[in-house]
Amino acid sequence: MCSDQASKDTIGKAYTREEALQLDGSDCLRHLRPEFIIPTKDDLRRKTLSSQSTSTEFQEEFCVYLCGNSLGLQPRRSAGHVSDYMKAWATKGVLGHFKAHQDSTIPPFVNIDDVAAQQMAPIVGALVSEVAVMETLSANLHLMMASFYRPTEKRYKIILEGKAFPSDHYAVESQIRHHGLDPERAMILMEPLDSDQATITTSQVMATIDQHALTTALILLPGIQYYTGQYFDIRTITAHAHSHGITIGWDLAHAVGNVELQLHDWDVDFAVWCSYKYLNCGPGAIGGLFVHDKHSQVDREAIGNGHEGYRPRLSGWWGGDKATRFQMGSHFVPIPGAAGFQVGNPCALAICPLLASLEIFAIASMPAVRSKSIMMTNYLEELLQRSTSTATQDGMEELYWIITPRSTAERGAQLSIRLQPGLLEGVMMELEEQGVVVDERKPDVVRVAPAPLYNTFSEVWDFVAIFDLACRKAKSKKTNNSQGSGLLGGTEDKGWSLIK
Ligand SMILES: Cc1ncc(COP(=O)(O)O)c(C=O)c1O
Ligand SMILES: Nc1ccccc1C(=O)C[C@H](N)C(=O)O
Repeated sequence: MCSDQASKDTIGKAYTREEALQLDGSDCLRHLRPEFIIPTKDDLRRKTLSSQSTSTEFQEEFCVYLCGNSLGLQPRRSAGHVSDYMKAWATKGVLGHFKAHQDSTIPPFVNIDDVAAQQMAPIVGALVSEVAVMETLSANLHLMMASFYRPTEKRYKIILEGKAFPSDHYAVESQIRHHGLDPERAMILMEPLDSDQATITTSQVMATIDQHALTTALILLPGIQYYTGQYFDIRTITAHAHSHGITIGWDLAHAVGNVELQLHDWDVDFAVWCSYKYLNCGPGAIGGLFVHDKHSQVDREAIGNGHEGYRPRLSGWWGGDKATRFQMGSHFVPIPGAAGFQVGNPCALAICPLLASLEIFAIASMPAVRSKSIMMTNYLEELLQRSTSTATQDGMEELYWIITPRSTAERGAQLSIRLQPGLLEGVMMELEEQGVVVDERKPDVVRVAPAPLYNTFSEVWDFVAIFDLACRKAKSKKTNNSQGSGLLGGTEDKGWSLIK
């Protein structure tokens, strides 16, 4: 089952677990699941890292991990890459910087960032010269704003969402203060227009841009919003910003490795991302940035003639021309392209898991990843919807609803599910008990993200079965607590509506 069959009809009819298993059988990325280490339920339960128990009760049963939007699972091959790095460092010392080794999976340390950028470029739809693998998302955001946020008396505002990921909010606020400006005046925060809606429409973004067109210096938006899972229309919004002469940057933390990006063709000015979510590179893994080629040219002649010759930035030696980097001069000439925005020597160790992960993406290809992702998330949506509509037909209350946009073009892998107030804690406890890993956002949202490289349709099926029951349990417990024991609110015994 590949891209051409990715219709809601095909998967929408797979209501039984057997049918979910059939979907797994025809999944054209199924050969990649063994590339990943999937924790077992026993792994999650015990208090040690290695198994000490002789019981086999849970050892072989995989957990249902639908949390790749927060931290992706570990590719098996990343340990080999890290081990090769350790060996190269141990056996070659400083020579490891410059020499390649036939039996190693990793390039010489001094080039490792370039190799990573080459492999990263197709994931974000960029020219190789437009990508640098470096630092963390938040640090890169600061570096990008140092270069692209150049407020003037007339144009000084930054437009962002009111509920941006906190790090983005802090970064913007501190940049504004850094320029001696007042965030109260300079930060334009967009909130959803309708209080029932969690998302911000493209037309609202465009209207906000229009409203502040003459005074805005920069727009910063998420490719995919971390809380709602909304996928913004990057191309349209970027073009609209440019029509007013405004620079626009994108936080792609939740978009990279999730949806097919075309940053170069969409004419994005800059973008930043982290690599620990859909890119599966481990906690706090090295981040990345994109700078459109049009912003990173270097005019060598101009540099010597009293002009800058390149876009201003916060510079360090790793962003400097490679040919002269080790001459230890004090005359900075940047590498043309995104690499010229690097500051210090990137951590080669941190790049090893990225190389390992990108090998898997190269085998899979982004179009295939996205195609399966659309199918899985549609399937998740369909099962959740069917389960709530069956429940309401049976006279039960709706206990949860999806706040992520319904159109596949407006979302990635993640669905955010809002629970009736007061259910979250009970639901999360039950999910943990059952070996299901998803992510909660208090007070009442559960984020669920099937990752196409390692998740299966049957895991999605299992999740919905367990989740639906968990919601009903939490509801009846809450009702019991408020009404005294013995009143189950009519929900306890009905179980999950899809289990036939
Ligand atoms: C949307 C978004 N922006 C920024 C961050 C922060 O990234 P980092 O801590 O890697 O700088 C995250 C995740 O932590 C995120 O989801
Ligand atoms: N870096 C982390 C460290 C600890 C716990 C969560 C994170 C996350 O990445 C959260 C993620 N950005 C999110 O969208 O929720």
